[in-house]
Amino acid sequence: MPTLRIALAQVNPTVGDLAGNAALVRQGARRAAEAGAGLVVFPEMVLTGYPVEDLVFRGSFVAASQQALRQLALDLDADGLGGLPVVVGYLDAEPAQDRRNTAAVLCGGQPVARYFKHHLPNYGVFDEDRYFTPGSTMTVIRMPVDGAKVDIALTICEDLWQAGGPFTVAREAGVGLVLSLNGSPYELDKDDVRLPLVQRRAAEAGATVAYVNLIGGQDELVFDGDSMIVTAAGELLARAPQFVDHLLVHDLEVPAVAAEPPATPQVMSPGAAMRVHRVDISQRVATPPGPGGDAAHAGVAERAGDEAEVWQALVLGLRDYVGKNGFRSVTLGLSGGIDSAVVAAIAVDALGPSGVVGVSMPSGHSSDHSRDDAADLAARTGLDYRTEPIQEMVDAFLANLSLSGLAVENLQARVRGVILMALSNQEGRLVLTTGNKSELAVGYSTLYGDSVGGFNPLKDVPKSMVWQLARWRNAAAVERGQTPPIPERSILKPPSAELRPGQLDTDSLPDYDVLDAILAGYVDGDLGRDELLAAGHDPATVDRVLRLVDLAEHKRRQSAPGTKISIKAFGRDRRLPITNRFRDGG
Ligand SMILES: Nc1ncnc2c1ncn2[C@@H]1O[C@H](COP(=O)(O)OP(=O)(O)OC[C@H]2O[C@@H]([n+]3cccc(C(=O)O)c3)[C@H](O)[C@@H]2O)[C@@H](O)[C@H]1O
Ligand SMILES: Nc1ncnc2c1ncn2[C@@H]1O[C@H](COP(=O)(O)OP(=O)(O)OP(=O)(O)O)[C@@H](O)[C@H]1O
Ligand SMILES: NC(=O)CC[C@H](N)C(=O)O
Repeated sequence: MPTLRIALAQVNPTVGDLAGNAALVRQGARRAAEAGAGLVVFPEMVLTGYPVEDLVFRGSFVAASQQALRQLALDLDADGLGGLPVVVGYLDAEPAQDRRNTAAVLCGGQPVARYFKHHLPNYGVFDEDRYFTPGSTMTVIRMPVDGAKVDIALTICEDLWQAGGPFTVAREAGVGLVLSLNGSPYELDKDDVRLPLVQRRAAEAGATVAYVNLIGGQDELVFDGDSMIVTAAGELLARAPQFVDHLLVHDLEVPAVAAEPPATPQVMSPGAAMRVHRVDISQRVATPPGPGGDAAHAGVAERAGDEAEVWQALVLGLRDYVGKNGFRSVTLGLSGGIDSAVVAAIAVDALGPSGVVGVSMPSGHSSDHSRDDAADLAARTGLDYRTEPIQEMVDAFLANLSLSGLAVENLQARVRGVILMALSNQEGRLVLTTGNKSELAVGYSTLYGDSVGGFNPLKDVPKSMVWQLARWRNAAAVERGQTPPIPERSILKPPSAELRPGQLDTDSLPDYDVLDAILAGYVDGDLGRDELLAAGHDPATVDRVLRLVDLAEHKRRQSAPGTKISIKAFGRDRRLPITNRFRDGG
């Protein structure tokens, strides 16, 4: 069988940076050519970045994407790579009012084939029905490999997630290989879903599937890569590591086409009729000089455990949010508690200790251990540590405003917010806020107080997982012979906002293991009250939690963005009205 050396380029583009993304493609194509590849494939919308959201509606952006594609083809040719087919995703429009999520094959200095995404995801974080017109033509390219010809079908991301679509058409078109270009955001355990999914589609197509995904953070999403090659029989030939740039190069046996090409069939798939458009690019493809030496076997990268995977997602999500938005460093309040300690450790892993300023802001109610533990964290991680006592500032407010009870408690959090924002303005650092998913769910934070900040690494991390991550990160440090970053006492002490003497979170909230179990059902699982009771939860606690969650919608609507790691993150995944009198159970 002809052997195609394929390169899958798992890269990290930036939304809107057409020139920078084109440069990434040129670099990747060069590396692929140096590795002797005969075909290189980049992810979904690599040229524009993904998702581009309402940029799709700007005619100027569509035109810039089309122009960038043409220029990229010319530049690849000028780079001496014109004979190497390069497959990239970008934004196109045809006819002009129909925006298309498109894959193009560049060869010989121009785009030689295009495919418009057929299945558009319109659930969870995706709104592609709002943006794109679906394609109804399957594109099959024919190219020379090893003195024979092979047929290769193009597909884009969601096409893979639906049975009976382009992959069925690919089988009927008799292709030997299906390319799958992806912009598939990370969720915990999604890699466990992807592999069987790719295996099912490969079986459906009766052909090997080469799956390539983006990496990198884009606002609340983080892409984990996880590119792979799976045969029709379900064998996993190669798999890239998650969360890193990677060029996966692998020698792949692809069946040669019969001497007589099959007549172009009009194929009916169960969901939609798809025409097959065949493009023979043989004349433009240069035979690769031959790798010489050993065969390329990319190997199957080991999977990380859950905590390691989430940690990498949070580190990359934060690093890219900071870097892609033009910041180099961050500031956060260090309370000596677990949330700020974990955020600081993530930030140090993302940006290095010199990129993180931690500010202890003790009030009259702050315990000694809150200061000691914050200082200990700073010493362990090497971050830049400062102390800004707040009591005099709080007293100045109290001398001029008549406040009592909760208003005084929240004032402390607000003074801290003012200090962090002032330091951010003064020194140009992004403020990180530290509220975890459990707190965000029940509104346990002060508006314009501890919730101030530009980004929140823990936004989608329930409190119970915050402790798990802390323990995992410390253990990982011990394994590597390093100092564990998080003070043991921050992990062990009962959580407290320290806004009044002796205050504990459990004064206002159920224990976090009880709370998180209810939230997993209500928020992540969309369960109703009856279902939660049937699952064995205490009725009074369920009623209290559901009410808190419903009433906190207004806080979440103005909360900072943060990396999605779960199946349902607050934000685009869960859109509820703020003004809402419906209460589950009456
Ligand atoms: N639908 C709506 N749309 C717009 N705004 C709405 C609103 N409903 C209330 N509001 C406003 O929200 C305000 C109440 O919110 P807010 O001022 O935040 O105050 P609130 O939620 O009442 O109190 C903050 C709670 O968070 C706890 N906390 C604070 C700080 C840190 C931590 C921690 O452990 O991390 C916990 C604190 O102990 C207390 O239980 C009201 O004054 C009202 O103006
Ligand atoms: N004394 C303090 N000094 C500096 N920052 C503080 C202080 N107290 C609270 N903060 C900031 O406000 C956030 C909310 O913390 P708070 O102690 O009120 O509750 P928490 O949610 O249990 O957080 P943590 O586990 O970090 O203590 C903290 O993560 C921290 O960023
Ligand atoms: N970009 C896409 O089409 C992504 C949709 C797909 N279900 C995924 O998450 O991988």
